[in-house]
Amino acid sequence: MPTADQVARGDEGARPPWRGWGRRARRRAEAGRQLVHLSRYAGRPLVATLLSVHVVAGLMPMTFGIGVGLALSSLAGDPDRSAAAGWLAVALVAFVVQQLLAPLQRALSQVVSRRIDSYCIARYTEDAAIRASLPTLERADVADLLNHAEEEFDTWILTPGGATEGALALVARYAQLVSAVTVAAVTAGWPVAVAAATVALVVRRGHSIAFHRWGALIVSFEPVRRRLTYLRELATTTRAAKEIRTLGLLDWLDQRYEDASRDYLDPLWSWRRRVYGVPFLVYAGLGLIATLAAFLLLAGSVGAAGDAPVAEVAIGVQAVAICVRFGQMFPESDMKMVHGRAAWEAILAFERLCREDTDDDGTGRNRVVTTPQRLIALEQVTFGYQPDRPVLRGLDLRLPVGTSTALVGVNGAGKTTLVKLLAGLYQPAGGSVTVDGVDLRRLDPEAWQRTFAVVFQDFVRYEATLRENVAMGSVEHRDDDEGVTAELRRVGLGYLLDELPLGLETPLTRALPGGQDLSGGQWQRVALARALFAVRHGASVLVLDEPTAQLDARGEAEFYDTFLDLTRGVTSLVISHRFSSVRQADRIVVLADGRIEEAGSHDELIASGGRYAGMFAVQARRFADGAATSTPLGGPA
Ligand SMILES: Nc1ncnc2c1ncn2[C@@H]1O[C@H](COP(=O)(O)OP(=O)(O)OP(=O)(O)O)[C@@H](O)[C@H]1O
Repeated sequence: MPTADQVARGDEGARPPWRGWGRRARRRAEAGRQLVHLSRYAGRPLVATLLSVHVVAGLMPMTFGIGVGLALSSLAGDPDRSAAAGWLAVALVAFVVQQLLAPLQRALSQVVSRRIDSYCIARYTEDAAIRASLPTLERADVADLLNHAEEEFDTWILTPGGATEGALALVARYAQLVSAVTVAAVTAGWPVAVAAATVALVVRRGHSIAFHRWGALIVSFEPVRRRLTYLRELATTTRAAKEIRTLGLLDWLDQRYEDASRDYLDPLWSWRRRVYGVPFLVYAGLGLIATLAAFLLLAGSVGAAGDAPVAEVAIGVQAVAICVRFGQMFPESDMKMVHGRAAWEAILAFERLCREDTDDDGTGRNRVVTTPQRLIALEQVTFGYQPDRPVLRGLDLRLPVGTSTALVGVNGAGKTTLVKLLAGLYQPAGGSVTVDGVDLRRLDPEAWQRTFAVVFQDFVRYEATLRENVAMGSVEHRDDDEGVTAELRRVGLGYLLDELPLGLETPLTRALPGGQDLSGGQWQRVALARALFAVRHGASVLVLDEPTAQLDARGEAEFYDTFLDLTRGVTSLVISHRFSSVRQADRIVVLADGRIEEAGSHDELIASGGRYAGMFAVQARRFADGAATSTPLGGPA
C-alpha cells in the first residue's frame, strides 16, 4: 500500500492501492453486502415497488423496438395496416410508459436514498457522540474518516443511500440487457446474441474495475481534502472573520488554498489517467471488435436467410444496439456506488474503532448510576497523551464527597487532563480513579458522566436559544423554565431575560432570525448556569475549569462571594489561575511536575511559604499595583 502522502503526491512509483489488498477486498465485499442489507431501512414495500418499476422500465426499450419492428414488417410486402397500427400502438405505449416511469424511478429512488442516509447519519453520529473515546476522536485518521462521511452527506448524492439507490437502479439496466439478448437470440440466432452479450459484459466489467479502483483511491486523498475544507470554512465562517480582517490574512489564505488545491488536483489527475485511461482504451478496443463481430454475424445471418423478414432484421439490429450501449457509464449508478460505498466503508471503519474502544466487554461493570457517597480518589495515576511524554506521574488526590477543592498550577501542568481522567474521558496508563473504592473502569462511563456538571475552559456556545443553552445541562428537564430562570439569576444574568428581544427564546447567535450574540463574559456565565442547572437536577460533582477567566473584576468578585452558595451540597473541583477565586475552597492543591506538590487551606499554604505562597505573592503584588493605578476608574467591587 502506498502511504496517503505518496498517493496524494501522485507518486508514479507508488504501488497502486488496489493491489495486494485481500483484506480490503473482503471488507469491500462485506461493505457491498451491507449496503444491500441497508435497503431494509428504506422499508420493504417501497424497495419492492421501486424494483418492480425498474424492471418494467428496463423492459420498455426492447418492447418499443419489437413494436416498431413488427409495425414495419406489417407494412412491408403485403401491407396489413390494422396490424401495423396495433404494433405502432404497442411501441407508443412502451415509449409513453418509459417516459412516465422515469420521474417515478427518480422520486422513489430519492426516498429510498434519504431513508437509508437518515439511518446512517443517526448511526455514525451516535458512535461519534457516545461510543468513540476522546483519544479515538482526536486521531487524525479518524478525523479523515468522519470528514469523508460528512462531506458526502453534505451532497445527499454520493452517500450510502445513494449507493444502494444506484445498485437498485442496475436492475433496470440488466432487465434491459436480458430482454435485448433474448430478443437477439430469437431474431438473429445465438451466435449474435452471445457476441452482443459479450460486448455488453466485457465493456461493463472494464468500467466497473476502474470504478472500484477509483473507490479504493479516493479515500487516500482525504487528508488533503480535509485541509481544503478547513481553509474554505475558515474564510467563509464568522469564527475567524475578525482575525482574518484585522491581520489581513486573506492573501495568505488564498495562497494556502491554491497550494492545497494543487496538492489535491495534480495527483488526482495523474491517478485518474492511470485508473481510467488504460482500461478505457483496452476495453473500448475490445468492445469495438466485439461490436463489429456482432454486426457482422447479424449481417451474415441475414444473408444466410436470403429473404430475411424485415421484422427480424429491424428488431435484431435494435437488440444488438441496446447490448452495445450497455457498455457505458451509468450516471444513475456508477459514481453513486463508488463514492457511496467509500462513505459507508468510512462509517464501518469508524464503527470498528469505536468497538475496539469499548472492547473491554464491560465485565463487572456496574451499570447503575453511582452517586459517590464518601470519596472520589486518584491513586498513583500516571498518564500521557503520548506514552513517552507523561503529563501526570503517580498522582494522588482525594476529593471527599461534599467538599470543595481548588486545583492550581502553571499552564500545561495537567489540570484539565486530571479533570478528563476524573470524568472517565481518558483512561490512566497506570494507577486508578476510584469512587467509594470502586475502580472507575468498573463503572458505566455514561452513568458516571451523568453525575458530572462541568464547565470546560473551551465550553460550547450552542447555536440555540438562551433557554436551551442552559437546559442542556439536563436535557430531560428542558421544560423546567423556573429552574433555567433561577440559575440565570444566580449567575448574574437575570437582566438578560428583559433585555433580549425574545427573552428565554432568543437564539444566542446572529446566524438565526431574531438572534443575538453575547459577550465572552456573558457566555461564560451561561455555561456556569448550565452546570448549575445540571446540579439542580441531580449532578453531584461540579467541576469548573477557569470559571472566571472571562469575567470582569466585578464578576470575579461576585463569583468569590457566591462560591460557597454555588458549591454547597456538591463535591466540587475548581481550577483557576485567579487566586481570589480559589481561596474560599475547603482545600487547595498545587499540581506541579505531574504530582500534587502541596495541599491545604489558603492560610496553611501561605504559612508554609511554598510554591502556592510564591504564586499568590506575585499575583497579589500585581493586583495591588493594578488597583493603585486603576483607582480613578474604580477598583474591583
Ligand atoms: N488532547 C491532547 N493531546 C495531546 N497533548 C495534549 C492534549 N491536551 C493537552 N495536552 C498536553 O498535555 C499537557 C497538559 O495539558 P492541560 O491542558 O492538562 O494543562 P493545564 O494545566 O490545564 O493548562 P492550562 O493552565 O494552560 O489550562 C500540556 O503539555 C498539553 O500540551
